[in-house]
Amino acid sequence: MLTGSGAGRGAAGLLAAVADLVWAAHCAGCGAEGTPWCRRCAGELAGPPLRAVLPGGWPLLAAAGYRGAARGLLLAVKEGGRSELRPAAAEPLARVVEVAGRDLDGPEGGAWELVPVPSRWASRRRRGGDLVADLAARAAATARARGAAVRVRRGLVLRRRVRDQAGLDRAGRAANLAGALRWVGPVPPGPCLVVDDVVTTGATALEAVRALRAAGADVRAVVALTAARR
Ligand SMILES: O=P(O)(O)OC[C@H]1O[C@H](OP(=O)(O)OP(=O)(O)O)[C@H](O)[C@@H]1O
Repeated sequence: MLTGSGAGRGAAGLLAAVADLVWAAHCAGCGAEGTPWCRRCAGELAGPPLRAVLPGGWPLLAAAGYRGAARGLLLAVKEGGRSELRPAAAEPLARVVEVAGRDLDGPEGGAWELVPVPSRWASRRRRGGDLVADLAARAAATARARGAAVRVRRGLVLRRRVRDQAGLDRAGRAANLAGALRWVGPVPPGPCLVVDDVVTTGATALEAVRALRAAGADVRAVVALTAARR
């Protein structure tokens, strides 16, 4: 028998499911009806990558700034549980990887190593897996299908608990990630591209660069779906 609160949860769950269905029929970027991701919004992520230089001189390439359609897409995938949009997020990431591979000194017969930053344990639990690793795998498959020599290497692990970067200032973000990652397993033999979904201060990506280099890897750049100003 349903209790009063159980019935309430059931109704709320039903409403949430209906809301999901309704939103799935709207573009994650602009809210246009009839498609989960419209052509115009996809076009916003199809231009030349944004380029920046992170502290330490590490090149950063991102498909788009963290605003508008790109922000809507990433939030829908990360916080809205819209896993059907992951291919839409992986496509621009694949193009960034392809451009980085062409711009930087190539792997000379080998392959570019895409190294995703690991998600926090709580985020992995909430999303049913590691989102950045999934986007990297999808992007690598797309880039390979178009002829790029690229593979994913997962070996970065968290060695202690870290907080969500959201809500922390620049110094807090750096302190939160400082020394938090290490590499386990064989060192990637080829040149590495660190992959993140969004680079804000760069604290997460730079900690990944540090941990990879400490293991002896040849890191060349950071690639991301979006880059936020901070
Ligand atoms: O460049 P930074 O200033 O380091 O910020 C970017 C990082 O912050 C976000 O992670 P967050 O800790 O919010 O975790 P989540 O993705 O698990 O929500 C994001 O996924 C990046 O990894």
